[in-house]
Amino acid sequence: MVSATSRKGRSGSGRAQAVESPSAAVVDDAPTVVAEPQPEPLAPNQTNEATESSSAIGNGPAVPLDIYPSSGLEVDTMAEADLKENGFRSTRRTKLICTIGPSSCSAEQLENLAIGGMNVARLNMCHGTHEWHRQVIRNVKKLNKEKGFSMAVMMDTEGSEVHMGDLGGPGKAEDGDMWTFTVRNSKADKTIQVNYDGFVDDVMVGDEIVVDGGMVRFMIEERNGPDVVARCIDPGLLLPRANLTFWRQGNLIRERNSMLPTISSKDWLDIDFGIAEGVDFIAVSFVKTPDVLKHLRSYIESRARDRKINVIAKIESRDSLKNLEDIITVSDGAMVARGDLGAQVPLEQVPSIQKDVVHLCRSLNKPVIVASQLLESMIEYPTPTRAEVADISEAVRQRADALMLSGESAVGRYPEKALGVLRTVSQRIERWCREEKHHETLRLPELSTILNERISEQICNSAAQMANRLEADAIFVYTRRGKMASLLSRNRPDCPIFAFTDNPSIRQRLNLYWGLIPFRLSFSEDMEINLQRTFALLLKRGMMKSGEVVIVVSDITQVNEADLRQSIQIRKLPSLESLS
Ligand SMILES: Nc1ncnc2c1ncn2[C@@H]1O[C@H](COP(=O)(O)OP(=O)(O)OP(=O)(O)O)[C@@H](O)[C@H]1O
Ligand SMILES: CC(=O)C(=O)O
Ligand SMILES: [K+]
Ligand SMILES: [Mg+2]
Repeated sequence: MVSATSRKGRSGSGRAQAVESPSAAVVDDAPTVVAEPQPEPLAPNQTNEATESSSAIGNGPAVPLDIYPSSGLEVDTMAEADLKENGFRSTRRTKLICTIGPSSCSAEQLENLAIGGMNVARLNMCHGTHEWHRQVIRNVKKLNKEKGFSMAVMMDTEGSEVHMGDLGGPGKAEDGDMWTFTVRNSKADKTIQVNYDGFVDDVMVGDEIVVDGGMVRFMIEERNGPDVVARCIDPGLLLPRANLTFWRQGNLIRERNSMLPTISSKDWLDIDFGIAEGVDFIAVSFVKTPDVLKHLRSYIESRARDRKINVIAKIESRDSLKNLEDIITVSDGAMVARGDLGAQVPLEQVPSIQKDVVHLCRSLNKPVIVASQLLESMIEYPTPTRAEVADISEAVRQRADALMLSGESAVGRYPEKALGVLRTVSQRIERWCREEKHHETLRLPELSTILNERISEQICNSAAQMANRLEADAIFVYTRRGKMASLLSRNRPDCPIFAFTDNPSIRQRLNLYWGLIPFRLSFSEDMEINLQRTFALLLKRGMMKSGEVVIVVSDITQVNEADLRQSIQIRKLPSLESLS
């Protein structure tokens, strides 16, 4: 068993730094159709194949600066036209999330990540002040508004994790050194403050204290009131706020925070902050039961009436594994948080848990994120290890919705390069899977027993199947709440899915789903008008060509349950002249 000997992966110890304050925004008229800028721009004479073969892992793409739509759909620069003409069939299906930290928080760094393909910016509330997080969120929103991106923001709660205090910088524990762990407020030498009062009662002489899942280990020699004295048996770096687990004879003795609330009082303040700042996702750390997610959801509904926030269940504790299906069912998505998970279960179990969670999420129609240590070595080095590339490939082959960078983008030396690796590897493996059918096939059970929902489901399953058989160029879905878009994504079709919605908040949240390219479009009640308009806009912007075949489904004409109007259309894009 490899338990608790692994690192959780806190290789950085950077502190939050000031973010540039946004200057006054000059915003153009809202465009009718806003496509997320595709992050794989090509030079005008490049073909897609040429780009793939010339883009070495780790090299960021060469980005023409005029790819941004400056005034809606009429932007028609050579670069943009070329990008869309050559690029859309091989668009990346796997979505990318970057944790933002000192290495990535300035407006310029965020813009570079946006260009590099970041779909979601993650903020870990374990670190930084509200003021710091506010600046990051505002910078992301400003980029979206001014430059046509549609990055979503995910807030990740601290949760009641047991962690050490701040030693005032990284400390080093040497072999055989005696250290005091205490619940007192102490700054004494070789003394570590523990944030969980109950820990002194939980442990016994002979137990082990494991820092960050194995970065450093101590053996307890003495208990003394509020203090526990322990000898270092595995030396290493003690990073600020590193997490702590307690082990007895190879077993986790106190499933970390099992007695503590999943959402602490500090978390509720952070959640209020997230609601006020308009985040798109809240990821809940150390979820143990479905109830906590239900509670959070009703809280969000009462506080953020006009804007929905999706709740993501982080699977990172033994408790979450016990209630996996119930937790995922009530969530809006899940994250396989391999860092903490690997500190709570034997490491050799993490890959199979990952696969199970990814498959379960897809069968329940919830987006799933694979997180932690995907490119750990790139915190310090500009190229990945072969093993890291293989790990990413496996997650892509499992067809997870999203991959996430943690320390690599938050405190690492090469955030853009790490993102570049995620992007190139995902694209390459996706193409290989498509061309040679190397992906895992999965039987998708029926989700609903309600007739109208069953119909939507069947329409999407059939549309995806038709698209594959007919080798359609794209699937179009017109959706108000995103439901049909998610059902199409669940099928993982061979062609990209263009999801048109009139709701900007839905558009942001669709960012997390595999294979969806979200667009904002104002809808007409008449589907034919919507279609003609979309065709014209896409043709004009050079995103599609006349003669390309699309499969069209929609849920926007459905007014109520009695009025059932569902169909699948197969359309060929007309010429632009015939539309005007
Ligand atoms: N806002 C921030 N300010 C400073 N450092 C940060 C910030 N966000 C992340 N970091 C650093 O990046 C490292 C990795 O980040 P991340 O937030 O993914 O940690 P994690 O331990 O995997 O997540 P979690 O705490 O949710 O388990 C952290 O150890 C921390 O040092
Ligand atoms: C991302 C996270 O929380 C973890 O891996 O533990
Ligand atoms: K967290
Ligand atoms: Mg965690």
